[in-house]
Amino acid sequence: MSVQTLTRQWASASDGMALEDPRLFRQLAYVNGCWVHGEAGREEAVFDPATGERLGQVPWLESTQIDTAIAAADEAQREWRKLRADQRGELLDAWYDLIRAHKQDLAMLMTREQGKSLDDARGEVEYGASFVHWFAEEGSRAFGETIPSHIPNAALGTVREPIGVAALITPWNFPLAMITRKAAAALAAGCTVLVKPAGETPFSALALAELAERAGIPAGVFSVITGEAAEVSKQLCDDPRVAGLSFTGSTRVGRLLLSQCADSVKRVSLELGGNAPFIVGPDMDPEEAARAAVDAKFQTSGQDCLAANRILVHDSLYEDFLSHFVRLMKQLKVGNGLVSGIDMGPLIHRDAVAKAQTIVDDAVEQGARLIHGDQSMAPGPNFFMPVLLADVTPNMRAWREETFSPVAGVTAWHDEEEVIAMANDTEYGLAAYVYTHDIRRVWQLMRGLRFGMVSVNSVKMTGAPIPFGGVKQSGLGREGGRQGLEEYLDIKYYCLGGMESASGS
Ligand SMILES: NC(=O)c1ccc[n+]([C@@H]2O[C@H](COP(=O)([O-])OP(=O)(O)OC[C@H]3O[C@@H](n4cnc5c(N)ncnc54)[C@H](O)[C@@H]3O)[C@@H](O)[C@H]2O)c1
Ligand SMILES: N[C@@H](CC=O)C(=O)O
Repeated sequence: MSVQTLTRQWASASDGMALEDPRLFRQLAYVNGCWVHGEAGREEAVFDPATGERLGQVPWLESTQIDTAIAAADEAQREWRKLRADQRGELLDAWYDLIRAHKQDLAMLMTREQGKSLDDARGEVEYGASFVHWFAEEGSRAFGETIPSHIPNAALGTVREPIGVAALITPWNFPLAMITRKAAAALAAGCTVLVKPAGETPFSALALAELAERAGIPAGVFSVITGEAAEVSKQLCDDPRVAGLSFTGSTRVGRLLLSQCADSVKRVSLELGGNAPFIVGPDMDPEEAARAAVDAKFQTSGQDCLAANRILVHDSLYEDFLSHFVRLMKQLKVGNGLVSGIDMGPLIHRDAVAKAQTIVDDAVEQGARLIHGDQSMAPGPNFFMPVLLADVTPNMRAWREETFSPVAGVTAWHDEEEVIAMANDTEYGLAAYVYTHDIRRVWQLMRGLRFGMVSVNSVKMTGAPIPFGGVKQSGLGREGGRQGLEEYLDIKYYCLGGMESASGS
């Protein structure tokens, strides 16, 4: 099916997105249980990156409206924190059931606003839902501890308490899962949340709000604020009623928000950019390694914080690896994510395409070999065909920056000390991949790599039970796993004096 046919097929999208349940397509913000317009009439249009079609718009809330949202979250938190963890868990599980029941519609909204293939979007809905289910149960494990007392006749211990209102600011590349990974943990812990989705992809967030309302999550507990990004974020960071900020996005914006949270000394959790090395050892079958590297590079068209950004291949199999890689990448189907069989959708917008091209040009000018990548084949202005660059070096942007595009850069290495130094030669430290079956080398690389996550012989590494997060300038804190709950809990120490039966022991 051509892009033109698809554009016609979806011409009525703004009349309701052609969803089974049209009420999931919301074009208003959701504050304190109400769907609201912006008081000053400011709006932001949302476009389908595959076709350029305008899908709809969302309001920009004004400062007074954001203030109302914060006040409502603060008020709602007083009751929400009093619920037992299993009561909050029941509401989260009702939300989980609804998210899964509406998987197809949520995937359709996501493909239309983000561009990823429908299969990938369905996968993200399942992935996003899994956090809700996982934290629905994990909330019951917010354990405190008893402390053997050093004070005579005192009983000492800790209890865990929700931090309060949490602001959640999320990116466009995973418009649903990046919200649920934060919100489910926060809500399970007893916090209320204010979600600020990316302007490019607000509809997934608003559909989640509609389902949260249907699940019975009380007004003020889960709100979605749409608005001008810098304004909304600054107000959330400045306001002392907001106890915590959890941000996923670029390192550039993460640094800014961290500084904005300083005055009110918030709990800050940052999931920032990555520049993942993908290391292939000399014992690997080059075809098996190339297959894994293609998977790790091109998912979500390379717009993934976990995307393999620097592929480091042992020199003994370098050329073989490149020929398998190029053969496999040529098989990737690029097009509108609504068409079945598509592997790679568009990039999010024209600027991302321009950035990808400048990264390729910079590498070629500095001596990289352009082995494959013909942009004249791109099916539309927001598409970027996969590119393979060989002999990438540390001075090139393809090495230093998170390309966030389907540009694969490959470099040869010879010994392990060298490849560890090469892999660590970045300000980022989110995830790294290691492909080798030599157990000694696995251990040496796993321990030597300065990354928050190391995946050995597996492209898939994420999921609800794992502590997702980075070191260095890839972030602070962890999401998912029992550690994900900690981000939304304070430790309260208690000392009960005059308890004679407790003794000092
Ligand atoms: N570590 C992770 O878990 C993870 C996951 C997904 C994406 N990411 C990272 O996110 C980045 C891509 O996402 P993006 O382009 O949406 O990031 P971004 O930093 O541009 O935007 C993220 C969020 O911040 C808001 N924002 C943008 N500019 C702002 C400003 N000046 N002030 C306040 N808020 C602002 C955006 O509206 C959006 O909601 C990549 O670097 C990627 O690696 C990281
Ligand atoms: N793929 C990541 C999101 C990063 O962009 C994840 O699994 O959470």
